[in-house]
Amino acid sequence: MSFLNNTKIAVIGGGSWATALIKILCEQPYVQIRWWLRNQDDINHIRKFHHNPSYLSDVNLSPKKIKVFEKTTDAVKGADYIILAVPAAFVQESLQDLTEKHLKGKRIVSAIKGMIPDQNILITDWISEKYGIGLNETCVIAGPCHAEEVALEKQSYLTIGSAECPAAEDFAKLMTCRYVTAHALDDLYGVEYFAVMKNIIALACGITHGLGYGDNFQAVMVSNAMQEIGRFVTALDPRTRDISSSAYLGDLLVTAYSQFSRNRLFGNMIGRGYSVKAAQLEMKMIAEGFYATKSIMEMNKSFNVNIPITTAVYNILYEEQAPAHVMEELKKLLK
Ligand SMILES: NC(=O)c1ccc[n+]([C@@H]2O[C@H](COP(=O)([O-])OP(=O)(O)OC[C@H]3O[C@@H](n4cnc5c(N)ncnc54)[C@H](OP(=O)(O)O)[C@@H]3O)[C@@H](O)[C@H]2O)c1
Ligand SMILES: O=P(O)(O)OC[C@H](O)CO
Repeated sequence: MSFLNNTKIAVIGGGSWATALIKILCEQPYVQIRWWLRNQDDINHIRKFHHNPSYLSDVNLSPKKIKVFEKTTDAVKGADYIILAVPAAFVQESLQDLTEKHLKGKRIVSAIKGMIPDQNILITDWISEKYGIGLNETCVIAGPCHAEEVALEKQSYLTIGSAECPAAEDFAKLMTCRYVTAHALDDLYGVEYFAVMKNIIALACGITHGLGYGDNFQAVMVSNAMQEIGRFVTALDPRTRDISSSAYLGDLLVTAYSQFSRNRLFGNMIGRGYSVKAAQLEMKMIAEGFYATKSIMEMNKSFNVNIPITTAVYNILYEEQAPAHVMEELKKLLK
């Protein structure tokens, strides 16, 4: 029996990413998945029909391996790992019933590519502060990977980022299957901040595409974005990292270019003239970059890093400046 057998994994979240991660985990022969989602109709439907009716509804969800729970406190009972897969803005609300006691001794894995709004902190830092869990007990799931392609079993790659979490290697094995290759990488903050900031760049790509800019411009903006994110992350956490690897550059590319990217789609609507409110109403899914833009701008008041693309997106989304004018100005700063 390998360690993978009978591993118990709680998954918190009912959206596309939670559903895709559960599909990957179900590829392991003997795992037990304890799934919490908030919507009672979805819970009833999954119990009866073994599909999530609201997200990735074509994915078969193995009833032998999955138990669905109404309460987070029940879902985490006996779990070895707890995967957090709700959008960052709803983490506090989703975990409100859990105390330090519930999480004690469990490895916490954040699959969230966002920050706690208003507090402007990473999910792993928030977990660590609120629940007294050491950073060496947490890791993050990152890398270029859209839930929709996992659903279609298209070859994908994941990175399990950690500070020094001994379980990251083991967890990478759990996330590896026929169509997913996962590897561990020792860089918790770098991976987590890149995942947050690439969403802002995808918004910028969507906005410029919506305005009529072409591939030539986007290629230059994405190249400048790599430098921008690199500068910011280095200011926060200086160390040597190969930002051309897939956990960093790959994640930026997939979000900036994919038809499945919610951030790009949201930006595209803004570029085409939707208001922020109208774009939010039109999209059922969540564009994390919207919240991240504000958090990074607020954080940057202390760090003062040159982040012109993030600033441009902020001016459009939060200062109601005209996208065409803001991008005309940004154009002059790129090379
Ligand atoms: N989708 C991907 O390909 C992907 C890949 C990598 C990482 N991620 C990350 O995974 C995280 C989760 O995103 P997702 O893609 O699964 O989200 P999603 O598909 O957009 O689904 C949104 C989720 O948020 C929930 N929600 C909406 N309003 C809420 C509220 N007020 N309180 C609590 N929950 C609420 C929804 O629940 P209801 O359905 O009940 O409204 C649903 O479960 C994000 O940080 C994202 O960046 C996503
Ligand atoms: O669809 P997006 O824009 O939220 O991006 C999802 C993932 O982060 C891609 O790696």
